[in-house]
This record gives sequence, C-alpha cells and structure tokens, in this order.
Amino acid sequence: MSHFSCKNGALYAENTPLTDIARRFGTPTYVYSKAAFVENYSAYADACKSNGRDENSALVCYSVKSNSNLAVLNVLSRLGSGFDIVSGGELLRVIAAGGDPRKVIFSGVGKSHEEMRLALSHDILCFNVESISELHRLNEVAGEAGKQAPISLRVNPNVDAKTHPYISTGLKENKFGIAYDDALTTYRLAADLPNIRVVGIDCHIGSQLLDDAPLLEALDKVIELIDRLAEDGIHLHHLDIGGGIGITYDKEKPVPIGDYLTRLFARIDQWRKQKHDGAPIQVMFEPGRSIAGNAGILLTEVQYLKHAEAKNFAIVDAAMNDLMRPAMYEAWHGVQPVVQRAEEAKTYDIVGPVCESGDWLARQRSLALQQGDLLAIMSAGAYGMTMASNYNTRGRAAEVMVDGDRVHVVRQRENPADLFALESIID
Ligand SMILES: Cc1ncc(COP(=O)(O)O)c(C=O)c1O
Ligand SMILES: N[C@@H](CCCC[NH3+])C(=O)O
Repeated sequence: MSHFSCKNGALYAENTPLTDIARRFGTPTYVYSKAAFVENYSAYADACKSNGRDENSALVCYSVKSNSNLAVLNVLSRLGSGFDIVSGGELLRVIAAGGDPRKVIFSGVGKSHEEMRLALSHDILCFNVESISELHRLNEVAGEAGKQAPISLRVNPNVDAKTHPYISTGLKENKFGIAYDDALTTYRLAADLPNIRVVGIDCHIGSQLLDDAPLLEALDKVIELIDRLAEDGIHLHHLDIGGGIGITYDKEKPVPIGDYLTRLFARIDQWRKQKHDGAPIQVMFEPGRSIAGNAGILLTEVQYLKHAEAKNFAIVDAAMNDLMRPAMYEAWHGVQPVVQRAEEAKTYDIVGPVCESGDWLARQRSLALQQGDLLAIMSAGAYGMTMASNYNTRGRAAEVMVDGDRVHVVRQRENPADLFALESIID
C-alpha cells in the first residue's frame, strides 16, 4: 500500500497534506513515511518468520547507504533490524541511532585501518572482506587490537543481475568482491591467519533487480562453494545473499519479497537436508532500496515556468544536488502535483537551478502547472538524500518523517554558513 496518496485532489503523506509540510518547513524537503519503513522492513521479517526462521537463523541487515537518517535507522533498529554499513561514519550513525553494533556487517572495498579499529572496538558481527590485501590488513589490525576479526569473503559469482550497468556489481569486470575461482584459495589463506575467524560468505550482485532468478543463481553458486569449503574442513556459520530487490518507480513489477524469500529458504532447506543432515545455516539479507525507496518523496516548488523554443521547462527549487539519480543513471522518478489543477496539461522537463545541462529530475512529463505549485518527486526515499551534495553551494534539503498526522523534522535544512564553516582563508 502506498503511504503517499491523493485524497480529494491533494497529495498526502499518511494523514498529513504535503501542502502543510511545505508551508511549515519550506522546500525542497525530503518527506518520509514511518509506516512505509515499518511495512517494507516487515515484509522481510514476516517472510523470515513464516519460513520458520528466527533472528538466529535469519537476519535482515538494512543497507544504511540507501537512507542513513538517524530517525530511519532508529525506527528499523527498534524493529530488530541489523545493519549493512560501508564506512566508519555509517557505523557511528547506527550507534547514534540506538542500533546494535553486534548486528552490523561491514561491506566495501576500501576499509581503512581506522575504520577496522573502530569496527573491532564495537565487536561488529562480520567484516565482508573484498580482497586479499584487505584480509592481510584486517589480520594485522585485529592482532594489534588483541582480537580475532569475524569475516565473510564477498565472492563475485559472475552472475548477470540484468540491471543498469552502473548498479550491477556481481560481474567479473566489477571492482567488487573476490573472483569466484579464487574464493577457495582465499578462504584457505583466511583460515590460516591467526587473527581472522572465518564465519560466513557474502555476495551482492546488484541493485534494482526485478526478478529473483539471478539472486537464486548466485545462491546456487554460493552453496557450491560452501560445500567445497566444508570438504576442506572450513565450516561456515552464515550465508549473506546481499540486497538488490527493486521497487516500482514507474510500471516495474518487482518480485514480491515474500515470494523471493520463500523460494530462497526452500532451496536452502532442501540443500541442508541433502548435504548437511538438516543442520541450519544463518541467512542474511542486505536490503536498501526495497525498504527505503518508496518510503520517501522529495517535495519541491515550481519557481518558474519557461516556454523555450524547443521545450517547456518547469524550473523547481530541488536540483541534481538533492536527487542525483536522474543525472547519474538517467533514472526515472514519478512526478505528481501536490494539488491537482483542472487546466490543460503541457509537456514539461522538470529541471533544477544548478548550472549543468544534466540538472534535470524528470523529462517530458504531462502536467498542468503554474508558478508556485508544489510537486512531489516520487520514490526518492533511497539513494536520494544520502547521495546529495552541496554543489553550487546549495544547502542540503530538510528531511521530515511523518507518523500519521504528526510531522517530525529529522534533519534541519543546511544554511549556507554551515557549508563553509570548516573552511578558512590563508594569510
Ligand atoms: C554490498 C551492498 N549491499 C547491499 C546493497 C543494497 O542494495 P539495494 O539497495 O539494491 O537493496 C548495496 C547496494 O547496491 C551494496 O553495495
Ligand atoms: N545509488 C544507486 C544504487 C547503487 C547501490 C550501491 N551499490 C541508485 O541510486 O540506484
């Protein structure tokens, strides 16, 4: 169910009209629905439960990079979520939001000494190691800290995720993970390192996947590796299949989470029965977009209408620095007027004030508009605010979270002075 819906010609976030939010907090503003976050997380948690899993046998580790606002992390941590992080900064966010570091897994190809030390000091659940050099560094850092670092290797199963090439991560040519064919030798190396404890295996093949077939194909390859490792006496405690399930931006029909998880658990149960006397293995997920994407919109106001020779432009007060996805991937986001107009529609490109031709949010949309109208850029809850920048010395947008008819500011709008506060002039 969408928590952003039209009632009597006006768009609401849960029970709150977006016009009220714009009036109280200004624009551009990211607006999140708490109920949507709860519902989307619960789709995973409920499917784990209905497939006979508890927290010890399945753990949802929300991918913090998709939307890392503290209020979001707090809502999810209160539901029992773990977290997939890619930086020390994200770990500190999880902790500041009340999340449990012992449910944190640390992915990413470039972990620094300092980030490793920080994560070890908080006893995180697992490091997803992406290269042999990282393994050696982690062994060294853990030794200095007097600890053993729990690790998975992120293997690259060379499966085509059939998604946008920029957000595909599981192919040979991608920088992520350890090549499938090198995984066995790398595991043997890891198992021999004194300050490393091999606990699992991880893969993540890409994002915005509509079909679960590539994920199940990756699972089969991971299972094959786990069996080979067991023959070598390396027994894994968990299997992390990554994130990647897509959402509806336009007319896409992603696989329902419950269907995907049911197929995945059935495959795992069958395998464990056949090859491991039914001994359980913990399963982890790293979903981002499927939890956050449709839980947020970007609210913006039309500054000017410009009827140029070739096109009509609606120049709005949000820009590529607020929502980078269209400029970066030519991504499509729905655009809805906050209050419907009866007048005849025209075709517009929705563009921002930034000095780049790539500064557009939507193209060729049929809308009836007037200067001062409010628009909602839909499906902007994931990879929206987290990818925002200060280009053109634009302060980043405010973020609010709606909970029924209550609205909470969960991040204040940045002032220009905030932007240069860390800068200084030389003599
Ligand atoms: C390692 C890793 N895990 C999880 C995710 C989250 O993916 P998604 O938002 O598609 O669920 C990503 C981003 O693609 C990722 O790189
Ligand atoms: N940032 C991307 C997805 C990449 C996910 C991170 N590996 C997006 O907006 O779609």
